[in-house]
Amino acid sequence: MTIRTMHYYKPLHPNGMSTTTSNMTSSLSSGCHAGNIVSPRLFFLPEIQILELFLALLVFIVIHSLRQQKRQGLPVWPVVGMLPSLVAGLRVDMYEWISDVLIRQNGTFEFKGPSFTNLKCVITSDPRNIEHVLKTKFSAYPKGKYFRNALQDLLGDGIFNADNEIWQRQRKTASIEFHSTKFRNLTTESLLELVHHRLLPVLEDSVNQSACIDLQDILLRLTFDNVCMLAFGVDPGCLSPGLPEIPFAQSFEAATEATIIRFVTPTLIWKAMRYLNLGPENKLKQSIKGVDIFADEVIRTRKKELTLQSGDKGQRSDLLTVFMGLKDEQGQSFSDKFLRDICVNFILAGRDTSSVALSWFFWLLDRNPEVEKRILSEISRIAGERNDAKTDAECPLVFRPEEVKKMDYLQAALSESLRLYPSVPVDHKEVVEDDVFPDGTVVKKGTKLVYAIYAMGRMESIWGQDCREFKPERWLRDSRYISESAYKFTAFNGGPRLCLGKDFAYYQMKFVAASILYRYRVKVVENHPVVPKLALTMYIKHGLKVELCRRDDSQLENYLKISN
Ligand code: HEM
Repeated sequence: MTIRTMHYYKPLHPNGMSTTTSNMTSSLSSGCHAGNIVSPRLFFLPEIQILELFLALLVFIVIHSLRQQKRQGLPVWPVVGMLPSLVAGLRVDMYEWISDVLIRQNGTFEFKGPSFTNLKCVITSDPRNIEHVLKTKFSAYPKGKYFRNALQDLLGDGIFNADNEIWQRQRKTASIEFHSTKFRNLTTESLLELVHHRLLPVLEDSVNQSACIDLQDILLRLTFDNVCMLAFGVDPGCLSPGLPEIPFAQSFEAATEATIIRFVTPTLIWKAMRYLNLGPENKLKQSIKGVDIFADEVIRTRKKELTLQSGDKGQRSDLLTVFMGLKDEQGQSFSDKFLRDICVNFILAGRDTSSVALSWFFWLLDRNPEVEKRILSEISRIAGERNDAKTDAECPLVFRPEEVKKMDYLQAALSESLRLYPSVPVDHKEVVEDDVFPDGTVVKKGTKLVYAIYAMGRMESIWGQDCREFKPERWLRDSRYISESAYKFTAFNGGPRLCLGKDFAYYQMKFVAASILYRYRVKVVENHPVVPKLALTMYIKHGLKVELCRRDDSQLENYLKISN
Protein backbone atom coordinates (compact mmCIF):
# COMPACT_ATOMS: atom_id res chain seq x y z
CA MET A 1 0.00 0.00 0.00
CA THR A 2 2.83 2.29 0.86
CA ILE A 3 4.50 1.64 -2.44
CA ARG A 4 1.26 2.25 -4.32
CA THR A 5 0.98 5.58 -2.60
CA MET A 6 4.50 6.40 -3.71
CA HIS A 7 3.76 5.37 -7.21
CA TYR A 8 0.69 7.54 -7.19
CA TYR A 9 2.67 10.63 -6.26
CA LYS A 10 5.57 10.05 -8.59
CA PRO A 11 4.30 11.47 -11.90
CA LEU A 12 2.90 14.54 -10.16
CA HIS A 13 6.23 15.64 -8.80
CA PRO A 14 7.05 19.01 -10.28
CA ASN A 15 10.53 18.11 -11.39
CA GLY A 16 9.91 14.42 -12.15
CA MET A 17 12.33 13.52 -9.32
CA SER A 18 12.76 9.78 -9.81
CA THR A 19 15.90 9.66 -7.62
CA THR A 20 14.06 11.05 -4.64
CA THR A 21 11.31 8.53 -5.24
CA SER A 22 13.66 5.58 -5.25
CA ASN A 23 15.33 6.82 -2.08
CA MET A 24 11.98 7.06 -0.46
CA THR A 25 10.98 3.61 -1.68
CA SER A 26 14.04 2.10 -0.08
CA SER A 27 13.55 3.94 3.16
CA LEU A 28 9.96 2.73 3.26
CA SER A 29 10.92 -0.81 2.49
CA SER A 30 13.44 -0.81 5.27
CA GLY A 31 10.73 0.56 7.52
CA CYS A 32 8.52 -2.46 6.69
CA HIS A 33 11.31 -4.83 7.24
CA ALA A 34 11.87 -3.51 10.72
CA GLY A 35 9.10 -5.64 12.15
CA ASN A 36 6.23 -3.28 11.22
CA ILE A 37 7.77 -0.46 13.15
CA VAL A 38 6.79 2.48 10.97
CA SER A 39 9.34 5.27 10.76
CA PRO A 40 7.95 8.66 12.00
CA ARG A 41 9.12 10.20 8.64
CA LEU A 42 6.48 8.16 6.92
CA PHE A 43 3.70 10.18 8.45
CA PHE A 44 5.06 13.41 6.96
CA LEU A 45 5.64 12.19 3.45
CA PRO A 46 2.12 12.58 2.04
CA GLU A 47 1.92 16.06 3.60
CA ILE A 48 5.26 17.02 2.07
CA GLN A 49 4.12 15.82 -1.29
CA ILE A 50 0.79 17.59 -1.07
CA LEU A 51 2.73 20.73 -0.28
CA GLU A 52 5.01 20.12 -3.25
CA LEU A 53 2.00 19.51 -5.42
CA PHE A 54 0.39 22.68 -4.20
CA LEU A 55 3.56 24.69 -4.81
CA ALA A 56 3.92 23.22 -8.28
CA LEU A 57 0.36 24.17 -9.10
CA LEU A 58 0.93 27.64 -7.73
CA VAL A 59 4.07 28.13 -9.81
CA PHE A 60 2.21 26.90 -12.87
CA ILE A 61 -0.69 29.30 -12.25
CA VAL A 62 1.62 32.26 -11.62
CA ILE A 63 3.62 31.60 -14.79
CA HIS A 64 0.50 31.00 -16.84
CA SER A 65 -1.28 34.10 -15.51
CA LEU A 66 1.73 36.36 -15.93
CA ARG A 67 2.29 35.06 -19.46
CA GLN A 68 -1.18 36.27 -20.39
CA GLN A 69 -0.13 39.82 -19.52
CA LYS A 70 1.78 40.04 -22.79
CA ARG A 71 -1.23 39.13 -24.92
CA GLN A 72 -4.09 40.46 -22.79
CA GLY A 73 -2.45 43.49 -21.17
CA LEU A 74 -2.84 42.26 -17.58
CA PRO A 75 -2.32 38.95 -15.74
CA VAL A 76 -5.48 36.82 -15.75
CA TRP A 77 -5.84 34.84 -12.50
CA PRO A 78 -8.15 31.85 -12.05
CA VAL A 79 -11.56 32.83 -10.59
CA VAL A 80 -10.70 36.50 -9.91
CA GLY A 81 -9.48 37.30 -13.44
CA MET A 82 -7.81 40.74 -13.72
CA LEU A 83 -9.30 41.97 -10.43
CA PRO A 84 -5.99 42.07 -8.48
CA SER A 85 -4.52 44.48 -11.07
CA LEU A 86 -7.66 46.64 -10.89
CA VAL A 87 -7.42 46.79 -7.08
CA ALA A 88 -3.75 47.78 -7.37
CA GLY A 89 -4.71 50.42 -9.98
CA LEU A 90 -7.44 51.83 -7.73
CA ARG A 91 -4.91 52.30 -4.95
CA VAL A 92 -2.62 54.43 -7.10
CA ASP A 93 -4.39 56.41 -9.86
CA MET A 94 -7.10 54.57 -11.71
CA TYR A 95 -7.02 56.76 -14.82
CA GLU A 96 -3.23 56.62 -15.20
CA TRP A 97 -3.38 52.89 -14.70
CA ILE A 98 -5.94 52.46 -17.51
CA SER A 99 -3.82 54.77 -19.72
CA ASP A 100 -0.70 52.65 -19.17
CA VAL A 101 -2.47 49.43 -20.10
CA LEU A 102 -4.04 51.02 -23.19
CA ILE A 103 -0.71 52.42 -24.36
CA ARG A 104 0.88 48.95 -24.00
CA GLN A 105 -2.04 47.33 -25.85
CA ASN A 106 -2.14 49.83 -28.75
CA GLY A 107 -5.41 51.40 -27.64
CA THR A 108 -7.80 48.50 -26.86
CA PHE A 109 -7.98 45.70 -24.30
CA GLU A 110 -10.55 43.45 -22.70
CA PHE A 111 -10.92 43.65 -18.94
CA LYS A 112 -11.85 40.30 -17.43
CA GLY A 113 -13.17 40.58 -13.89
CA PRO A 114 -14.09 37.70 -11.56
CA SER A 115 -16.34 35.18 -13.26
CA PHE A 116 -19.09 35.76 -10.66
CA THR A 117 -19.35 39.56 -11.23
CA ASN A 118 -20.34 42.00 -14.01
CA LEU A 119 -16.80 43.38 -14.18
CA LYS A 120 -16.14 42.41 -17.78
CA CYS A 121 -15.79 44.93 -20.58
CA VAL A 122 -13.84 46.09 -23.61
CA ILE A 123 -11.90 49.33 -23.03
CA THR A 124 -10.73 51.45 -25.95
CA SER A 125 -9.03 54.77 -26.63
CA ASP A 126 -8.63 54.28 -30.38
CA PRO A 127 -10.28 57.21 -32.27
CA ARG A 128 -11.28 54.86 -35.13
CA ASN A 129 -13.23 52.65 -32.73
CA ILE A 130 -14.75 55.67 -31.00
CA GLU A 131 -16.00 57.14 -34.29
CA HIS A 132 -17.43 53.71 -35.19
CA VAL A 133 -19.34 53.50 -31.89
CA LEU A 134 -20.47 57.13 -31.52
CA LYS A 135 -21.30 57.83 -35.16
CA THR A 136 -20.96 55.15 -37.85
CA LYS A 137 -22.87 52.41 -35.99
CA PHE A 138 -24.60 54.63 -33.46
CA SER A 139 -27.77 52.53 -33.16
CA ALA A 140 -25.80 49.34 -32.45
CA TYR A 141 -24.20 50.95 -29.37
CA PRO A 142 -26.88 52.35 -27.01
CA LYS A 143 -26.28 53.18 -23.35
CA GLY A 144 -27.85 49.78 -22.64
CA LYS A 145 -29.65 47.97 -19.89
CA TYR A 146 -26.79 47.43 -17.45
CA PHE A 147 -25.89 51.11 -17.06
CA ARG A 148 -29.53 52.22 -17.27
CA ASN A 149 -30.41 49.95 -14.35
CA ALA A 150 -27.59 51.27 -12.21
CA LEU A 151 -28.55 54.90 -12.84
CA GLN A 152 -32.34 54.45 -12.94
CA ASP A 153 -33.17 55.59 -9.40
CA LEU A 154 -31.35 58.90 -9.75
CA LEU A 155 -31.68 59.74 -13.45
CA GLY A 156 -34.89 57.88 -14.35
CA ASP A 157 -35.74 58.33 -18.05
CA GLY A 158 -33.83 61.59 -18.39
CA ILE A 159 -31.64 62.34 -21.42
CA PHE A 160 -28.40 60.83 -20.00
CA ASN A 161 -30.03 57.54 -19.18
CA ALA A 162 -32.37 57.10 -22.14
CA ASP A 163 -32.06 55.41 -25.53
CA ASN A 164 -34.23 55.33 -28.65
CA GLU A 165 -37.43 57.42 -28.79
CA ILE A 166 -37.31 58.57 -25.16
CA TRP A 167 -33.84 59.99 -25.77
CA GLN A 168 -34.70 61.34 -29.21
CA ARG A 169 -37.71 63.32 -28.00
CA GLN A 170 -35.74 65.03 -25.24
CA ARG A 171 -32.76 65.65 -27.47
CA LYS A 172 -34.88 67.29 -30.18
CA THR A 173 -36.77 69.56 -27.79
CA ALA A 174 -33.71 70.52 -25.78
CA SER A 175 -31.69 71.14 -28.93
CA ILE A 176 -34.30 73.60 -30.28
CA GLU A 177 -34.37 75.29 -26.88
CA PHE A 178 -30.56 75.50 -26.51
CA HIS A 179 -30.30 77.19 -29.90
CA SER A 180 -33.15 79.67 -29.33
CA THR A 181 -32.35 83.35 -28.82
CA LYS A 182 -34.50 83.46 -25.68
CA PHE A 183 -32.51 80.68 -24.02
CA ARG A 184 -29.18 82.13 -25.14
CA ASN A 185 -30.15 85.46 -23.60
CA LEU A 186 -31.15 83.70 -20.39
CA THR A 187 -27.74 81.97 -20.21
CA THR A 188 -25.71 85.15 -20.72
CA GLU A 189 -27.85 87.22 -18.36
CA SER A 190 -27.88 84.65 -15.56
CA LEU A 191 -24.13 84.17 -15.87
CA LEU A 192 -23.41 87.88 -15.76
CA GLU A 193 -25.56 88.23 -12.65
CA LEU A 194 -23.86 85.27 -10.93
CA VAL A 195 -20.29 86.28 -11.75
CA HIS A 196 -20.55 89.97 -10.98
CA HIS A 197 -22.95 89.91 -8.03
CA ARG A 198 -21.98 86.63 -6.36
CA LEU A 199 -18.66 85.18 -7.48
CA LEU A 200 -16.47 88.28 -7.57
CA PRO A 201 -17.74 89.63 -4.20
CA VAL A 202 -17.01 86.24 -2.56
CA LEU A 203 -13.49 86.25 -4.06
CA GLU A 204 -12.95 89.87 -3.02
CA ASP A 205 -13.94 88.98 0.56
CA SER A 206 -11.29 86.25 0.65
CA VAL A 207 -8.65 88.77 -0.50
CA ASN A 208 -9.73 91.28 2.15
CA GLN A 209 -9.49 88.60 4.82
CA SER A 210 -6.24 87.12 3.38
CA ALA A 211 -8.00 83.76 3.55
CA CYS A 212 -7.39 80.81 1.28
CA ILE A 213 -10.45 79.32 -0.42
CA ASP A 214 -11.47 76.09 -2.10
CA LEU A 215 -11.93 77.37 -5.64
CA GLN A 216 -13.46 74.09 -6.84
CA ASP A 217 -16.22 74.33 -4.20
CA ILE A 218 -16.96 77.93 -5.19
CA LEU A 219 -17.11 77.07 -8.89
CA LEU A 220 -19.41 74.11 -8.18
CA ARG A 221 -21.75 76.49 -6.35
CA LEU A 222 -21.65 78.91 -9.25
CA THR A 223 -22.51 76.31 -11.91
CA PHE A 224 -25.13 74.70 -9.68
CA ASP A 225 -26.99 78.00 -9.27
CA ASN A 226 -26.54 78.70 -12.97
CA VAL A 227 -27.88 75.37 -14.23
CA CYS A 228 -30.84 75.45 -11.80
CA MET A 229 -31.77 78.83 -13.27
CA LEU A 230 -31.65 77.32 -16.78
CA ALA A 231 -33.35 74.01 -15.97
CA PHE A 232 -35.92 75.05 -13.34
CA GLY A 233 -35.95 78.81 -13.62
CA VAL A 234 -35.12 78.86 -9.89
CA ASP A 235 -32.07 80.24 -8.11
CA PRO A 236 -31.07 78.02 -5.12
CA GLY A 237 -28.56 80.62 -3.87
CA CYS A 238 -25.63 78.26 -3.22
CA LEU A 239 -23.09 80.92 -4.07
CA SER A 240 -23.91 83.60 -1.53
CA PRO A 241 -21.84 85.29 1.19
CA GLY A 242 -21.03 82.77 3.93
CA LEU A 243 -21.39 79.90 1.41
CA PRO A 244 -24.55 78.38 2.94
CA GLU A 245 -25.31 74.67 2.83
CA ILE A 246 -28.29 74.07 0.57
CA PRO A 247 -30.15 70.79 1.33
CA PHE A 248 -30.99 70.18 -2.35
CA ALA A 249 -27.33 70.60 -3.40
CA GLN A 250 -26.16 68.30 -0.59
CA SER A 251 -28.74 65.64 -1.49
CA PHE A 252 -27.83 65.87 -5.15
CA GLU A 253 -24.11 65.43 -4.48
CA ALA A 254 -24.68 62.54 -2.05
CA ALA A 255 -26.96 60.82 -4.57
CA THR A 256 -24.38 60.96 -7.38
CA GLU A 257 -21.67 59.61 -5.07
CA ALA A 258 -23.82 56.74 -3.79
CA THR A 259 -24.86 55.82 -7.35
CA ILE A 260 -21.26 55.24 -8.45
CA ILE A 261 -20.86 52.46 -5.89
CA ARG A 262 -23.29 50.38 -7.97
CA PHE A 263 -20.77 50.25 -10.82
CA VAL A 264 -18.25 48.34 -8.71
CA THR A 265 -20.77 46.14 -6.89
CA PRO A 266 -22.27 42.99 -8.42
CA THR A 267 -25.87 43.75 -9.49
CA LEU A 268 -27.39 41.08 -7.27
CA ILE A 269 -25.63 42.49 -4.21
CA TRP A 270 -26.62 46.14 -4.71
CA LYS A 271 -30.18 45.07 -5.51
CA ALA A 272 -30.30 43.05 -2.29
CA MET A 273 -28.88 46.01 -0.36
CA ARG A 274 -31.50 48.27 -1.92
CA TYR A 275 -34.23 45.88 -0.92
CA LEU A 276 -32.90 45.70 2.64
CA ASN A 277 -32.12 49.42 2.82
CA LEU A 278 -28.49 48.88 3.71
CA GLY A 279 -25.25 50.92 3.48
CA PRO A 280 -24.83 53.10 0.39
CA GLU A 281 -28.26 52.03 -0.90
CA ASN A 282 -29.89 53.51 2.18
CA LYS A 283 -27.87 56.70 1.68
CA LEU A 284 -28.94 56.79 -1.97
CA LYS A 285 -32.61 56.40 -1.09
CA GLN A 286 -32.44 59.23 1.46
CA SER A 287 -30.58 61.59 -0.84
CA ILE A 288 -32.94 60.92 -3.77
CA LYS A 289 -35.78 61.85 -1.42
CA GLY A 290 -34.06 65.21 -0.84
CA VAL A 291 -33.70 65.77 -4.60
CA ASP A 292 -37.34 64.82 -5.22
CA ILE A 293 -38.72 67.12 -2.51
CA PHE A 294 -37.07 70.09 -4.23
CA ALA A 295 -38.04 68.99 -7.76
CA ASP A 296 -41.67 68.26 -6.79
CA GLU A 297 -42.01 71.64 -5.12
CA VAL A 298 -40.64 73.47 -8.16
CA ILE A 299 -42.89 71.53 -10.56
CA ARG A 300 -45.99 72.14 -8.41
CA THR A 301 -45.29 75.87 -8.07
CA ARG A 302 -44.60 76.25 -11.79
CA LYS A 303 -47.84 74.45 -12.70
CA LYS A 304 -49.78 76.84 -10.46
CA GLU A 305 -48.05 79.84 -12.02
CA LEU A 306 -48.85 78.64 -15.53
CA THR A 307 -52.50 78.01 -14.66
CA LEU A 308 -52.81 81.50 -13.22
CA GLN A 309 -51.26 82.98 -16.36
CA SER A 310 -53.73 80.78 -18.36
CA GLY A 311 -52.55 80.56 -21.92
CA ASP A 312 -49.91 83.25 -21.69
CA LYS A 313 -46.74 81.30 -20.87
CA GLY A 314 -45.18 84.48 -19.50
CA GLN A 315 -41.57 85.50 -19.89
CA ARG A 316 -40.04 82.26 -18.62
CA SER A 317 -37.70 80.39 -20.96
CA ASP A 318 -36.27 77.69 -18.68
CA LEU A 319 -36.34 74.03 -19.74
CA LEU A 320 -39.03 73.03 -17.25
CA THR A 321 -41.49 75.57 -18.67
CA VAL A 322 -40.71 74.46 -22.24
CA PHE A 323 -41.24 70.75 -21.47
CA MET A 324 -44.43 71.53 -19.53
CA GLY A 325 -45.89 73.05 -22.65
CA LEU A 326 -45.34 69.88 -24.71
CA LYS A 327 -47.55 66.82 -25.21
CA ASP A 328 -46.60 63.16 -25.68
CA GLU A 329 -47.74 60.93 -28.60
CA GLN A 330 -51.14 60.43 -26.96
CA GLY A 331 -51.63 64.17 -26.68
CA GLN A 332 -51.11 64.05 -22.90
CA SER A 333 -48.91 66.42 -20.89
CA PHE A 334 -45.71 64.86 -19.51
CA SER A 335 -46.04 63.26 -16.07
CA ASP A 336 -44.48 65.00 -13.05
CA LYS A 337 -42.04 62.08 -12.74
CA PHE A 338 -40.82 62.58 -16.32
CA LEU A 339 -40.49 66.35 -15.78
CA ARG A 340 -38.47 65.64 -12.65
CA ASP A 341 -36.16 63.27 -14.59
CA ILE A 342 -35.60 65.86 -17.32
CA CYS A 343 -34.56 68.52 -14.81
CA VAL A 344 -32.33 66.27 -12.68
CA ASN A 345 -30.44 65.15 -15.81
CA PHE A 346 -29.84 68.69 -16.97
CA ILE A 347 -28.55 69.66 -13.56
CA LEU A 348 -26.11 66.75 -13.64
CA ALA A 349 -25.02 67.69 -17.16
CA GLY A 350 -24.42 71.33 -16.43
CA ARG A 351 -23.28 71.44 -12.85
CA ASP A 352 -20.12 69.41 -12.41
CA THR A 353 -18.66 69.45 -15.88
CA SER A 354 -17.67 73.10 -16.37
CA SER A 355 -16.77 73.76 -12.71
CA VAL A 356 -14.44 70.78 -12.58
CA ALA A 357 -12.92 71.71 -15.96
CA LEU A 358 -12.24 75.24 -14.68
CA SER A 359 -10.64 73.90 -11.50
CA TRP A 360 -8.09 71.79 -13.47
CA PHE A 361 -7.53 74.77 -15.76
CA PHE A 362 -6.57 77.07 -12.83
CA TRP A 363 -4.26 74.39 -11.44
CA LEU A 364 -2.54 74.00 -14.82
CA LEU A 365 -2.13 77.79 -15.11
CA ASP A 366 -0.43 77.89 -11.74
CA ARG A 367 2.11 75.40 -13.08
CA ASN A 368 2.46 77.10 -16.47
CA PRO A 369 2.89 80.85 -15.85
CA GLU A 370 3.84 81.43 -19.51
CA VAL A 371 0.37 80.36 -20.57
CA GLU A 372 -1.20 82.62 -17.94
CA LYS A 373 0.83 85.56 -19.32
CA ARG A 374 -0.43 84.92 -22.84
CA ILE A 375 -4.05 84.75 -21.66
CA LEU A 376 -3.64 88.01 -19.77
CA SER A 377 -2.14 89.77 -22.75
CA GLU A 378 -5.08 88.56 -24.87
CA ILE A 379 -7.80 89.70 -22.46
CA SER A 380 -6.03 93.01 -21.69
CA ARG A 381 -5.79 93.69 -25.45
CA ILE A 382 -9.48 92.92 -25.94
CA ALA A 383 -10.47 95.11 -22.98
CA GLY A 384 -8.12 97.84 -24.26
CA GLU A 385 -9.85 97.93 -27.66
CA ARG A 386 -12.96 99.44 -26.07
CA ASN A 387 -13.73 103.12 -26.46
CA ASP A 388 -14.89 103.19 -22.85
CA ALA A 389 -11.98 101.12 -21.55
CA LYS A 390 -11.65 103.14 -18.34
CA THR A 391 -13.35 101.26 -15.53
CA ASP A 392 -13.45 101.67 -11.77
CA ALA A 393 -15.13 100.28 -8.66
CA GLU A 394 -18.43 101.93 -9.56
CA CYS A 395 -18.31 100.79 -13.13
CA PRO A 396 -16.41 97.48 -13.25
CA LEU A 397 -15.35 95.89 -16.50
CA VAL A 398 -17.90 93.34 -17.73
CA PHE A 399 -16.78 91.31 -20.75
CA ARG A 400 -19.33 91.44 -23.56
CA PRO A 401 -20.39 88.31 -25.50
CA GLU A 402 -18.63 89.52 -28.68
CA GLU A 403 -15.42 90.08 -26.67
CA VAL A 404 -15.61 86.63 -25.09
CA LYS A 405 -15.95 85.16 -28.60
CA LYS A 406 -12.66 86.81 -29.63
CA MET A 407 -10.65 85.09 -26.86
CA ASP A 408 -9.03 82.43 -29.05
CA TYR A 409 -5.98 81.79 -26.91
CA LEU A 410 -8.14 81.37 -23.79
CA GLN A 411 -10.35 78.89 -25.66
CA ALA A 412 -7.24 76.99 -26.76
CA ALA A 413 -5.96 76.84 -23.15
CA LEU A 414 -9.35 75.56 -21.90
CA SER A 415 -9.45 72.90 -24.63
CA GLU A 416 -5.91 71.85 -23.77
CA SER A 417 -6.92 71.56 -20.13
CA LEU A 418 -9.95 69.41 -21.09
CA ARG A 419 -7.74 67.26 -23.31
CA LEU A 420 -5.56 66.40 -20.31
CA TYR A 421 -8.28 66.47 -17.64
CA PRO A 422 -11.64 65.72 -19.32
CA SER A 423 -14.59 66.32 -16.98
CA VAL A 424 -16.02 62.94 -18.02
CA PRO A 425 -12.89 60.74 -17.89
CA VAL A 426 -14.53 57.51 -19.10
CA ASP A 427 -17.87 56.89 -20.78
CA HIS A 428 -19.79 53.73 -21.64
CA LYS A 429 -22.01 51.92 -24.14
CA GLU A 430 -23.42 48.42 -24.61
CA VAL A 431 -23.01 46.22 -27.70
CA VAL A 432 -26.40 45.02 -29.07
CA GLU A 433 -25.13 42.93 -32.00
CA ASP A 434 -21.87 41.05 -32.69
CA ASP A 435 -19.44 43.37 -34.41
CA VAL A 436 -15.79 43.95 -35.30
CA PHE A 437 -14.11 47.26 -34.47
CA PRO A 438 -12.03 49.06 -37.11
CA ASP A 439 -8.89 47.99 -35.17
CA GLY A 440 -9.91 44.31 -35.53
CA THR A 441 -11.27 43.75 -32.00
CA VAL A 442 -14.20 41.33 -32.04
CA VAL A 443 -17.08 42.43 -29.76
CA LYS A 444 -19.96 40.16 -28.87
CA LYS A 445 -23.60 41.12 -28.25
CA GLY A 446 -24.07 42.13 -24.61
CA THR A 447 -20.47 43.28 -24.10
CA LYS A 448 -20.04 46.43 -22.06
CA LEU A 449 -17.87 49.00 -23.74
CA VAL A 450 -15.86 51.73 -22.03
CA TYR A 451 -14.14 54.52 -23.96
CA ALA A 452 -11.30 56.02 -22.00
CA ILE A 453 -11.31 59.77 -22.69
CA TYR A 454 -8.61 60.57 -20.11
CA ALA A 455 -6.25 57.99 -21.63
CA MET A 456 -6.78 59.46 -25.14
CA GLY A 457 -5.06 62.69 -24.04
CA ARG A 458 -1.97 60.65 -23.15
CA MET A 459 -1.62 58.64 -26.37
CA GLU A 460 1.41 59.59 -28.47
CA SER A 461 -0.33 57.93 -31.40
CA ILE A 462 -3.07 60.60 -31.18
CA TRP A 463 -1.31 63.77 -29.98
CA GLY A 464 2.38 63.19 -30.66
CA GLN A 465 5.38 62.85 -28.36
CA ASP A 466 4.55 65.99 -26.38
CA CYS A 467 1.05 64.67 -25.53
CA ARG A 468 1.60 65.02 -21.77
CA GLU A 469 2.61 68.69 -22.04
CA PHE A 470 0.17 71.57 -21.53
CA LYS A 471 0.47 73.39 -24.87
CA PRO A 472 -2.50 75.56 -25.93
CA GLU A 473 -0.56 76.35 -29.13
CA ARG A 474 -1.51 72.95 -30.55
CA TRP A 475 -5.07 74.34 -30.98
CA LEU A 476 -4.04 77.47 -32.89
CA ARG A 477 -3.37 78.22 -36.57
CA ASP A 478 -2.32 81.82 -37.27
CA SER A 479 -3.48 82.73 -33.75
CA ARG A 480 -7.00 81.45 -34.52
CA TYR A 481 -8.59 78.63 -32.53
CA ILE A 482 -9.09 75.47 -34.62
CA SER A 483 -11.33 72.72 -33.24
CA GLU A 484 -10.40 69.03 -33.44
CA SER A 485 -12.32 65.95 -34.53
CA ALA A 486 -14.73 64.85 -31.76
CA TYR A 487 -13.31 61.31 -32.04
CA LYS A 488 -9.80 62.50 -31.23
CA PHE A 489 -10.85 65.11 -28.65
CA THR A 490 -13.82 63.34 -27.06
CA ALA A 491 -14.27 65.53 -23.95
CA PHE A 492 -17.72 66.61 -25.26
CA ASN A 493 -18.63 63.19 -26.71
CA GLY A 494 -19.41 63.01 -30.45
CA GLY A 495 -21.95 61.97 -33.08
CA PRO A 496 -25.70 62.25 -32.40
CA ARG A 497 -25.04 62.42 -28.63
CA LEU A 498 -22.56 65.28 -28.79
CA CYS A 499 -22.83 67.45 -25.66
CA LEU A 500 -25.76 69.83 -26.11
CA GLY A 501 -24.23 72.40 -23.80
CA LYS A 502 -20.82 72.60 -25.52
CA ASP A 503 -21.13 76.17 -26.85
CA PHE A 504 -22.67 77.39 -23.64
CA ALA A 505 -19.95 75.60 -21.60
CA TYR A 506 -17.15 77.32 -23.57
CA TYR A 507 -18.87 80.67 -23.18
CA GLN A 508 -19.39 80.10 -19.45
CA MET A 509 -15.81 78.91 -18.84
CA LYS A 510 -14.27 81.75 -20.87
CA PHE A 511 -16.41 84.39 -19.18
CA VAL A 512 -15.64 83.09 -15.68
CA ALA A 513 -11.90 82.55 -16.33
CA ALA A 514 -11.42 85.97 -17.98
CA SER A 515 -13.38 87.78 -15.22
CA ILE A 516 -11.26 86.13 -12.50
CA LEU A 517 -7.85 86.35 -14.21
CA TYR A 518 -8.33 90.00 -15.15
CA ARG A 519 -8.67 90.84 -11.45
CA TYR A 520 -6.67 88.23 -9.53
CA ARG A 521 -3.61 86.05 -9.68
CA VAL A 522 -4.76 82.58 -8.55
CA LYS A 523 -2.02 80.85 -6.56
CA VAL A 524 -2.48 77.23 -5.54
CA VAL A 525 -1.53 76.75 -1.86
CA GLU A 526 1.91 75.16 -1.61
CA ASN A 527 1.92 71.37 -1.17
CA HIS A 528 -1.84 71.14 -1.61
CA PRO A 529 -2.39 67.61 -3.00
CA VAL A 530 -4.01 67.68 -6.45
CA VAL A 531 -5.23 64.26 -7.57
CA PRO A 532 -8.38 63.11 -9.35
CA LYS A 533 -11.30 61.65 -7.42
CA LEU A 534 -12.96 58.48 -8.65
CA ALA A 535 -16.48 59.63 -9.58
CA LEU A 536 -18.75 60.09 -12.60
CA THR A 537 -17.06 63.48 -13.09
CA MET A 538 -13.36 64.08 -12.56
CA TYR A 539 -13.33 66.27 -9.44
CA ILE A 540 -10.05 67.24 -7.78
CA LYS A 541 -10.14 64.91 -4.79
CA HIS A 542 -9.23 67.39 -2.07
CA GLY A 543 -10.61 70.47 -3.79
CA LEU A 544 -8.38 73.30 -5.06
CA LYS A 545 -7.08 75.42 -2.20
CA VAL A 546 -5.91 78.79 -3.53
CA GLU A 547 -4.91 82.27 -2.43
CA LEU A 548 -5.88 85.21 -4.57
CA CYS A 549 -3.71 88.30 -5.14
CA ARG A 550 -5.38 91.41 -6.57
CA ARG A 551 -3.89 92.68 -9.86
CA ASP A 552 -3.27 96.39 -10.18
CA ASP A 553 -3.58 98.54 -13.30
CA SER A 554 0.18 98.70 -13.89
CA GLN A 555 0.36 94.89 -14.12
CA LEU A 556 -2.44 94.85 -16.67
CA GLU A 557 -0.75 97.64 -18.67
CA ASN A 558 2.42 95.52 -18.79
CA TYR A 559 0.47 92.62 -20.25
CA LEU A 560 -1.09 94.99 -22.75
CA LYS A 561 2.43 96.08 -23.83
CA ILE A 562 3.42 92.40 -24.33
CA SER A 563 0.43 91.89 -26.61
CA ASN A 564 1.34 94.91 -28.74
C1 HEM B 1 -16.87 71.57 -19.75
C2 HEM B 1 -18.15 71.35 -19.78
C3 HEM B 1 -18.82 70.13 -20.32
C4 HEM B 1 -18.30 68.94 -20.71
C5 HEM B 1 -16.85 68.51 -20.70
C6 HEM B 1 -19.41 68.11 -21.14
C7 HEM B 1 -19.29 66.81 -21.59
C8 HEM B 1 -20.35 66.02 -21.99
C9 HEM B 1 -20.24 64.63 -22.36
C10 HEM B 1 -18.96 63.81 -22.34
C11 HEM B 1 -21.48 64.19 -22.68
C12 HEM B 1 -21.88 62.78 -23.08
C13 HEM B 1 -22.36 62.06 -21.86
C14 HEM B 1 -22.96 60.73 -22.16
O1 HEM B 1 -23.71 60.57 -23.11
O2 HEM B 1 -22.69 59.81 -21.40
C15 HEM B 1 -22.37 65.31 -22.54
C16 HEM B 1 -23.72 65.25 -22.81
C17 HEM B 1 -24.57 66.28 -22.55
N1 HEM B 1 -24.24 67.53 -22.08
FE1 HEM B 1 -22.41 68.22 -21.67
N2 HEM B 1 -20.58 68.81 -20.99
C18 HEM B 1 -20.27 70.05 -20.50
C19 HEM B 1 -21.15 71.06 -20.16
C20 HEM B 1 -22.49 70.98 -20.35
C21 HEM B 1 -23.43 72.02 -19.97
C22 HEM B 1 -23.04 73.32 -19.28
C23 HEM B 1 -24.66 71.57 -20.30
C24 HEM B 1 -26.00 72.20 -20.11
C25 HEM B 1 -26.31 73.20 -19.41
C26 HEM B 1 -24.50 70.26 -20.91
C27 HEM B 1 -25.53 69.50 -21.40
C28 HEM B 1 -25.39 68.22 -21.90
C29 HEM B 1 -26.53 67.39 -22.30
C30 HEM B 1 -27.98 67.78 -22.26
C31 HEM B 1 -25.99 66.17 -22.71
C32 HEM B 1 -26.76 64.93 -23.18
C33 HEM B 1 -26.68 64.81 -24.67
C34 HEM B 1 -27.34 63.55 -25.18
O3 HEM B 1 -27.25 62.50 -24.56
O4 HEM B 1 -27.96 63.65 -26.23
N3 HEM B 1 -23.18 69.96 -20.92
N4 HEM B 1 -21.67 66.42 -22.12
